[in-house]
Amino acid sequence: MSKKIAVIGGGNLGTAIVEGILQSGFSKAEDITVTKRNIATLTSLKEKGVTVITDNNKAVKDAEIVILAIKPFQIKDVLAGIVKDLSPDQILISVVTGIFIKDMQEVIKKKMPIFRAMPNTAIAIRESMTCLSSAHASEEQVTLVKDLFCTVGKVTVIEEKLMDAATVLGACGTAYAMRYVRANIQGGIEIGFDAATASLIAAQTVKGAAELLLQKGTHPEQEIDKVTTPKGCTIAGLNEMEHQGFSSSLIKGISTSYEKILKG
Ligand SMILES: NC(=O)C1=CN([C@@H]2O[C@H](COP(=O)(O)OP(=O)(O)OC[C@H]3O[C@@H](n4cnc5c(N)ncnc54)[C@H](OP(=O)(O)O)[C@@H]3O)[C@@H](O)[C@H]2O)C=CC1
Ligand SMILES: O=C(O)[C@@H]1CCC=N1
Repeated sequence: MSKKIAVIGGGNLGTAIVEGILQSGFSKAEDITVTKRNIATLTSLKEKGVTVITDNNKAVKDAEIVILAIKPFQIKDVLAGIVKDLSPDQILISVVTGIFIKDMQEVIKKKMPIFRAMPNTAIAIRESMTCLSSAHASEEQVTLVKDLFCTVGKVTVIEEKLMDAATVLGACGTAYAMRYVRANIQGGIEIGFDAATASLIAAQTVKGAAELLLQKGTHPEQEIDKVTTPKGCTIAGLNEMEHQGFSSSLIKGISTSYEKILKG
């Protein structure tokens, strides 16, 4: 049955979540409310039948599931503002980076099911990777939240202490992947393709490579072995990329993103 959902913070991720949920049919448009202070940017969701308002309290009062999608520095004030409308029979889900369940608990000061979810922007097209952790949730509530995110991509349940790492690998990862694709497009143009053709080839090739790993469960090096002809062009290019620090720069970038979350 369609669940009543309130998304507090209809920004990049909040709207992507709503778009994904609408496509999946997990909740109907009339059961979804999105809030933000300037609602002029949410006309396309409004046109789809989603309730778009500025009043967080009104949105929370009517909801079975409340999703917090504001910036980390906003969460304490926003939570303090809605705490009187939160009840233990609701489910609170935060997608906010770097804010722990205990931080939210300090503001809420009552026991209620709290989830942290770390999806990525591909949730808009139901291709998210979402990492989940929770506190004070029944088995039934965990199943419900898993079901929600399973309708918009893949889900794994992790310990909360891994949530910052999940943010980097799963959420920042979308941006890293885009840079990889962009570099392929730039290279593709240099060797002769127009931008649109290079873009199509680069994106579909990356999609196909990812699907090989997901569908066959193989290790990337197994798949690389199938592409690299001895003395061929693939290994020549791959080795040059490694000489230029390809893997090393990615690993260092991932560690830098992680350190940045830890520093706050
Ligand atoms: N973008 C991403 O890929 C991912 C983001 N995250 C996390 O999700 C959270 C949201 O990120 P993102 O969507 O990118 O950020 P955005 O800035 O795009 O969205 C935040 C939204 O919150 C709204 N907002 C601010 N104050 C209030 C308030 N008092 N009441 C209601 N709404 C408010 C803002 O709109 P207005 O100013 O009009 O009120 C804004 O649209 C962050 O904590 C981020 O770390 C996690 C994973 C991936
Ligand atoms: O860059 C950020 O802070 C957020 C967290 C994950 C994606 N965007």
